[in-house]
Amino acid sequence: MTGPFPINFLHFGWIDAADVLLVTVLLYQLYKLLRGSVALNVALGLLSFYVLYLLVKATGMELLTKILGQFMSVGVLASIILFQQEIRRFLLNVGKATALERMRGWSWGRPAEATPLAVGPFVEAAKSLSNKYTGALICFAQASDLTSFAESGDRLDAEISKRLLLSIFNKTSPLHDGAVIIAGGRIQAARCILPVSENPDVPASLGLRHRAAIGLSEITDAVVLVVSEETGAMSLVHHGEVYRNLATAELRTRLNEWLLSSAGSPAASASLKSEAAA
Ligand SMILES: Nc1ncnc2c1ncn2[C@@H]1O[C@H](COP(=O)(O)OP(=O)(O)OP(=O)(O)O)[C@@H](O)[C@H]1O
Repeated sequence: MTGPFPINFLHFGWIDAADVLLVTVLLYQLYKLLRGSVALNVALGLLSFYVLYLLVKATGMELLTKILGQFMSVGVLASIILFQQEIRRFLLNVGKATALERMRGWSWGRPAEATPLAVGPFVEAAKSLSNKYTGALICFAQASDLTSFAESGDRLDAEISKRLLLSIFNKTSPLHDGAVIIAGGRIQAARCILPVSENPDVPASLGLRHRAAIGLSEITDAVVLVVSEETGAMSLVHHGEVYRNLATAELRTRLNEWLLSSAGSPAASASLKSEAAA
């Protein structure tokens, strides 16, 4: 006997059970990753084609099988191109969860003297900007490397202060457009361009500033603080989720929670720091 559930000609063993379980988990993770993005519709479209291909093959329609077979053979390559961002996000999550990353965090990767980022200047600046209906976009680097985004703007490598943040986002400042990037406990760059989210579920009431914050948080683990120019509302964006209209106390609590839990995150701060020093 090959396994616990012999179904006539089918021998369903423990290995098969584990196989089905793993595929189920994988499909669920894939669904979670794609949920709420246009990529989910693309994935469903591809799946429909695959099911059609299997049906056509089973019925023995040779010509159609050949045509769909050709389509399926380029499917893997097409999927890599179509799902670039999702694959990147998936690999980022896997990388973060690996033992190697944890070792990096606890031994040589995380500086012994790493101090948590003080959120006070950001909360105070956001409150002040919000009262004056001045828009702002501040990205806090965590494990993901934000160097490429920092390079799209003007490098500052400046000490964090409420006054400097207010000066940057002042409407008459030449640096006010775009995003500020914080990494390694410093203001690394201003006027940075972020990738805009293509998620069709983002409410129409959210403009480009918020879409850019969502876009960055979809492909990196950065935490993004947004102050709306239109409403003065303060929001945080993390992992593609927008936490809107936060009161000052809640903004402080969430920032503390998310930034303290990753204090001294290695990648972004280290690489940005070294580049700035170069
Ligand atoms: N891709 C981007 N990367 C960085 N910053 C961006 C990007 N797109 C827009 N912005 C910023 O957002 C500003 C325009 O925002 P817009 O008014 O469209 O958005 P919004 O979300 O409606 O903002 P608000 O709620 O503040 O009115 C730009 O002036 C720029 O500073």
